[in-house]
Amino acid sequence: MTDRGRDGRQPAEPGLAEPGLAEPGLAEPGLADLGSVGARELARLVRSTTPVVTAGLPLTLLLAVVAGAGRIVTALTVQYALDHGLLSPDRGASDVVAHAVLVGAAATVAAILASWWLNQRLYRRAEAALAELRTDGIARIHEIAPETFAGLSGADLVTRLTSDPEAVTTFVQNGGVLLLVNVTQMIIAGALVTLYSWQLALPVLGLAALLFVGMRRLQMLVARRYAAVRTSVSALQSTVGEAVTGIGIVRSTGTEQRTRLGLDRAVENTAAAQRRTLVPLHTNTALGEVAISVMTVFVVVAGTRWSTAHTRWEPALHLSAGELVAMLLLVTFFVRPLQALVQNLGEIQNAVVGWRRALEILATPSGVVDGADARELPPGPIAVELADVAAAYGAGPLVVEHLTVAVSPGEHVAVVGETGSGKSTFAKLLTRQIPASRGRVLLGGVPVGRVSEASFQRRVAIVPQDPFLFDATIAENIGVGLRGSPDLLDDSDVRDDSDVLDEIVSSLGLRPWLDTLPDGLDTRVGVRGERLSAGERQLVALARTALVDPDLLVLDEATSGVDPATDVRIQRALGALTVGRTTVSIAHRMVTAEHADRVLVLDHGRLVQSGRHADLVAVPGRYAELHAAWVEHTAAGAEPHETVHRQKEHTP
Ligand SMILES: Nc1ncnc2c1ncn2[C@@H]1O[C@H](COP(=O)(O)OP(=O)(O)OP(=O)(O)O)[C@@H](O)[C@H]1O
Repeated sequence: MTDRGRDGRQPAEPGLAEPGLAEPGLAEPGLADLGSVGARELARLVRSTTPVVTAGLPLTLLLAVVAGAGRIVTALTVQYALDHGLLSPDRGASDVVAHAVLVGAAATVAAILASWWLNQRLYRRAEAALAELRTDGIARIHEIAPETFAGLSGADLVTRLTSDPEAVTTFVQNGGVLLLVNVTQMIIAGALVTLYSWQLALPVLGLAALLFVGMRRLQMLVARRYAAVRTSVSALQSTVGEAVTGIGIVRSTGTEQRTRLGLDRAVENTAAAQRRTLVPLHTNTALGEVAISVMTVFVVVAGTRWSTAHTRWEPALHLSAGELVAMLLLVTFFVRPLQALVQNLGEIQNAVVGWRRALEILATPSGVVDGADARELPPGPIAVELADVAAAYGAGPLVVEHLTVAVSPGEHVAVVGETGSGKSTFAKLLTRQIPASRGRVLLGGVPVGRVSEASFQRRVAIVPQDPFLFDATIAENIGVGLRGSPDLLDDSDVRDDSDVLDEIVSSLGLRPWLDTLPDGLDTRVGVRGERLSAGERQLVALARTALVDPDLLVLDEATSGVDPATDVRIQRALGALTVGRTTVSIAHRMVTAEHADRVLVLDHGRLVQSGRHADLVAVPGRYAELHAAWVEHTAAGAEPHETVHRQKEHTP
């Protein structure tokens, strides 16, 4: 994702909130919750999000029927061979047996082939569906409304798109696709048993129905417990991830012991959650085994007895020897899949929960919705207007209020204020990361929420405090701005544009800095750009933004890690970048304010001063105080931003 993000969103009416209206975004932000959704609705969601699963369903079902029925044919051929061959008075009918064997063998081969084909087919479909789920899931994550995204755990999202759907693959690999064959086989065997003898079938089917009801209840319990397992696995991954990525902090603060304790706790929680699934799973298996044994014994004993000797309270079956044997085989065909179903319950449930958790990402509404009244931004540098704007985070208190500001096209304004005064919130209002609770935010005269997504992406750019860099070279990271969706692995693409890159680098005055690096533009920046300082990451982000060539640039300055030399480079690059476009700099260092056309001073979420640096610094007021503190502390060698923060501590 580029710095500017694809996260322009369309809250209810951002930028056009009715005066006095309750703050939007009060609904608890988070992913969609499908935990209480029924099986039918879940199946509908699977069909609509990953249609590949049900593509070619008639052929899939036909294969399942052939696979299921093929096995059952052997039971019928055994009966035929017994009644009309081996046990018939006409012992000479040996060709009957031969035919029966032939038909049985052919049916078995057909069943094996159909089963194999079905296996391949379902396996490929499951893999294709998971690939689709993951790709769409990533795309949706990029579209989630910023305030929703802010409340989500990155590690949890990663788990939902990696190990959670993996449970489906495990299930499929472990013969889960045979489930379909088994169910078909059960239905056909159940129907035939009923045809042979409804008296025998009735208790068997009744017991199976009871077992099914019991299983469903247990299944709900298992589902809840597997959901808890997935949540604890996700928390464990998050803890491990933090322990690895935060290794520097852990070592420098000597908190290894604390980190280990946290890990131990996460591991124990996961193990405990997994243990809790065992009781219902074992209960289920035990119940299944008992019921299945009862069914088998019942058919053997009652079938034999009722066909031979029986009291007047017992039904007379009139089953031939062949029919009785076939009946026993059919009961096996009915019972065996039931057994598999019972035993696979855990894996099935794990797969369902895994799929559901991934689906919850897709079911989360996209924050990118162009309404029918979406409008393009007018050409050229973009004017910004805020009229009596107030904003809050979720249901929290208003953090900015009564903001009325007009920034002319092409103007460079710097927003200053002590920490927590609302500077970043101001930037978020312009870039649709937070909706206005009250008042109007207009870009080029268009309410910010009505600007079409495409126009917003093309024309408005944000450089955040700590821009995200890919683990690639500086050239490749800058090249992101060139094509929006770079193939970071493909070096040649960026090389082809090397002239453009050189031009940008020179125009922003970055050449001397790049010359100090071992490989210049080809220097690798490391994971998230860790080999560069925060200021250098911003330099890369500024060059990237220059390629995007936006008409409104919103820059949230880095607050720390900017040495004086990098600061000068940032100011020079910014000076070049602001030409011909509107720029709003969230200034954490006063030097940025000095270079801007105008300074907006925020205090406790309100605009308290607005004017040129030279004018503001000359009159008593908030800006003069902030500036004086900055001068004093930079002279004393402190970080400029510290000045501003320390100033707050002295403020009552
Ligand atoms: N995501 C958030 N959720 C809840 N409150 C927030 C959030 N972000 C900021 N705030 C609150 O909003 C107020 C303004 O914060 P903001 O980040 O806009 O200030 P700032 O001037 O940019 O501060 P800094 O200089 O430290 O970056 C603060 O009280 C802050 O605690």
